[in-house]
Amino acid sequence: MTLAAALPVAISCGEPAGIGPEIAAKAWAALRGDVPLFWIGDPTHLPADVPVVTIEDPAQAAAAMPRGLPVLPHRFSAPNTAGIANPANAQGVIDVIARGVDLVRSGQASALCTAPIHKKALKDGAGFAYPGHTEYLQALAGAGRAVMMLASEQLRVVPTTIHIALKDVPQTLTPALLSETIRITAEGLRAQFGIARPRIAVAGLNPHAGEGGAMGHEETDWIAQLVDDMTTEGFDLRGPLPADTMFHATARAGYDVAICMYHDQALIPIKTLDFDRGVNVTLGLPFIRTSPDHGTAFDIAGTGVANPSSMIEALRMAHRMAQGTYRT
Ligand SMILES: NC(=O)C1=CN([C@@H]2O[C@H](COP(=O)(O)OP(=O)(O)OC[C@H]3O[C@@H](n4cnc5c(N)ncnc54)[C@H](O)[C@@H]3O)[C@@H](O)[C@H]2O)C=CC1
Ligand SMILES: NCC(=O)COP(=O)(O)O
Repeated sequence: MTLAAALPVAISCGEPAGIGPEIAAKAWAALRGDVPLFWIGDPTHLPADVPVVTIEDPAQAAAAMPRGLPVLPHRFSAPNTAGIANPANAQGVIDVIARGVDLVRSGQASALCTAPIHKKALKDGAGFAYPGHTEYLQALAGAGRAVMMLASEQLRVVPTTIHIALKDVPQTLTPALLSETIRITAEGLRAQFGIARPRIAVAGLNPHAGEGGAMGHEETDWIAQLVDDMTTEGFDLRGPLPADTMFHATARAGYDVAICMYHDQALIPIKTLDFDRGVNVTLGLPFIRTSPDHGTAFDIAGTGVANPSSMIEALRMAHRMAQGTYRT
C-alpha cells in the first residue's frame, strides 16, 4: 500500500513539559517517507524550528507529511515550561489520549502511539484515576484486561502486576491474574507478532524462584502447578524460573517472551539491554497502541538532546501492525 493510501498513526502529545513534543517532531523527520502519522497537541508546545502543517482531519495527514509534521490542534489553556509540569494542563493531556483513541476506534487513524505522560502530574493536576496509559486505555476500551508488553530485538517482557507498590504484589498476584496474562500474551504474540506457538518463560516471584520453599512459597504453592496445567492445555511454557538467571543471552534464546511477576522484574532487563529501541505495546485492546519505553525525561526537556529512537521504533511497529506486515 502506498504511503498516501495508508491510514495514519495518531500520536498523543503526552506531557508537554517533557520530551514528548521533541521526539514526535524528530520521529516525523526520520519517518516522513515511511510512516504516515499526525500529532495531536498544542502546536505551541513543539520546538520552534519544527515545520508544522495544521490539519483539520486525519485524512489530510499523509499528503501533509512531506511538508511538515501534521498537527491536529488541541489547545491547552495554561502556559507550558520545559521540565516543569503545569497542573492546569493535566486534563488536556488526558483528553488528547481519549481523542486519539476515538480517532482510532472510528477508523480515522490506524493506531495510537502515545508520548510519555507524567503519572504524578496527572494525578495531582486532574485527579487522574489511572496509574498509566495501560490502565486508562483498558478502561476506555471497556473490553477486558489490557496487558503491558515491552519489546525489543533482544527481549520481550510482560509484567503481570504493573503500577502497584512492591508490598502489594504478593496479594495481587493470583492464579487467575497470571493465567489471564499468559493467555492474552500468547494471543497477542500470535495475532500481532506472527509467532504461531510462542515459547513463554514464567519467572518466579521470590529469589531463586523460592528454592523449593526455602525463600518463599508462591512457586511451590501454585505457580509451578499453574505452569504445568497450562502446559497440559497446550501452551509452550517453562518455569517458574529464577529471575536473576533468565535474562542472559543464552537463556533469552530459549523463549519468545518472559512473563514477570512485577514491574521492575520485567522492565529492568529490557531497559538495560535496549533502552533506546524498546517499545511498549499494549496487548488485549481492540486497537493497536504502542509507545516509547521511556518517560518524560524532565531533566533534558527543552534542551534538544532527546533521543527519538524508541519513539521511531514505536511508530514503525504501530504502522506495520496496522498494515498486517509486522513480523519479528
Ligand atoms: N509511557 C509512559 O507514559 C511512561 C511514563 N513514564 C513517566 O515518566 C516520568 C519520568 O520517569 P523516569 O523514571 O524519570 O524515567 P525517564 O525515562 O523519563 O528518564 C530516565 C532517564 O533517562 C533519560 N531519558 C529518557 N528518555 C530519553 C530519551 N529519549 N533520550 C535521552 N535520554 C532519555 C532521562 O533524561 C533520565 O535521565 C514518570 O512520571 C514516569 O511515570 C515512564 C515510563 C513510560
Ligand atoms: N514503566 C512503564 C510505564 O510506566 C508505561 O506505562 P503506560 O503509561 O504505558 O501504562
